[in-house]
Amino acid sequence: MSEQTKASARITVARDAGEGGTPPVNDSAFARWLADRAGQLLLQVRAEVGHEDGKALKAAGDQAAHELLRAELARWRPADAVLSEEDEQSRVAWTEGNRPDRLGSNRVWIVDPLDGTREFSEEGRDDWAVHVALWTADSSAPARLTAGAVAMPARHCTLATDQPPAYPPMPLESATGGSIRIAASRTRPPAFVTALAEGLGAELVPMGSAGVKIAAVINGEADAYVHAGGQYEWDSAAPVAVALATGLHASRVDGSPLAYNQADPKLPDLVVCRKDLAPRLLAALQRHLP
Ligand SMILES: Nc1ncnc2c1ncn2[C@@H]1O[C@H](COP(=O)(O)O)[C@@H](OP(=O)(O)O)[C@H]1O
Ligand SMILES: [Mg+2]
Repeated sequence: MSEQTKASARITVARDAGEGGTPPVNDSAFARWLADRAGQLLLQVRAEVGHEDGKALKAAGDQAAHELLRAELARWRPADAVLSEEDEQSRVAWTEGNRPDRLGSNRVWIVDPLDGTREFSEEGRDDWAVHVALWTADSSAPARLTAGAVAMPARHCTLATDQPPAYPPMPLESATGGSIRIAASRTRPPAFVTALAEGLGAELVPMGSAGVKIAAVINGEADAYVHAGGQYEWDSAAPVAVALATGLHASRVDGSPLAYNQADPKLPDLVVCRKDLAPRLLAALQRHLP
C-alpha cells in the first residue's frame, strides 16, 4: 500500500467513525451542517497527508470532501439531484436529447467540495472553503438559490442562509483611505482588473477561493469581488446564495442576472458588492467588456 493510499484509508476510517448525528430538516441548516462536516474532514486530511506533496494533498482533499458530500446527500436527500465539481461529467455542456437528471429535477444541490484547492495545499493558508448550495426550480428566491453554506474551516467560520449575516456597514474613510477594496483571484485575476482598479482609484485585495472572496464582501473586509475569464456554477452558487440573502448585489459583470442549474455549468464571470456600489462598478466594468 502506498503512503498516499494508507493516508486515504486512515482518513476514511476516521470519517466513518466521526458520526455527524441526524442532520437538520431545514435545507439551509442542513447546508451548514454538511459544509461544516466536509470542512472538518478537510482539516483532518491536511493534518494527516501533510504539505510535502501538494498534488497528493489536493487530490486527497478533493476526493475525501466529494465522497462525504455525495454520501450524505444520497443518505439524507435521496430524491434530490447533485451537481458537484468532482463528478466525472460535471463540466459537460448538455444538449437536448442527452440530458442529465439534474436538468429535469426540482431540487439540485450545487456543491464545490474544496474551493481554493491550490490554497488548501499551501501550508499556513486559510483561504479555502467548502460550498453547499440548493437550487430549486419553483423558488422565488434570487437566482433560485434557496439555501447556501460556505464553510471556511481554517478560519473557524461558516456563513449560511439559515442565519444570513447582517448587511455590511459602509467602510470608514479613516480605515480605507476612501478607496474601494476589490477582492480578486491571487492566481487568475481578470485581465482587465488592474486597469479597472486604476480607473476607480481602487485597491486590489488578492485572495484564494471564490467563497472566501465573497465572504470578505459579506464581512465588510472588501467592498467588491470581481471575476472574469472562467469559472463554474459550483464556484459561486453557495457564496452567492448567502450574499443575496444578506441583501448584497450579485450579477454577471455585464449586469445580467446569475443563473444556475443550466445545461452548460460554465459561469465565467460575476461581481458581488454592496448595493450602493453596484451602479458605479457596473458602469466601470462596461468600459472593459469586449
Ligand atoms: N479562469 C478560470 N477558469 C476556470 N476556473 C477558474 C478560473 N479562475 C478561477 N477559477 C476557479 O474559481 C475558484 C476560485 O479561484 P481563485 O482562487 O483563483 O479565485 C477555483 O475553484 P477550485 O479551487 O474549486 O478549483 C478556480 O479553479
Ligand atoms: Mg471552486
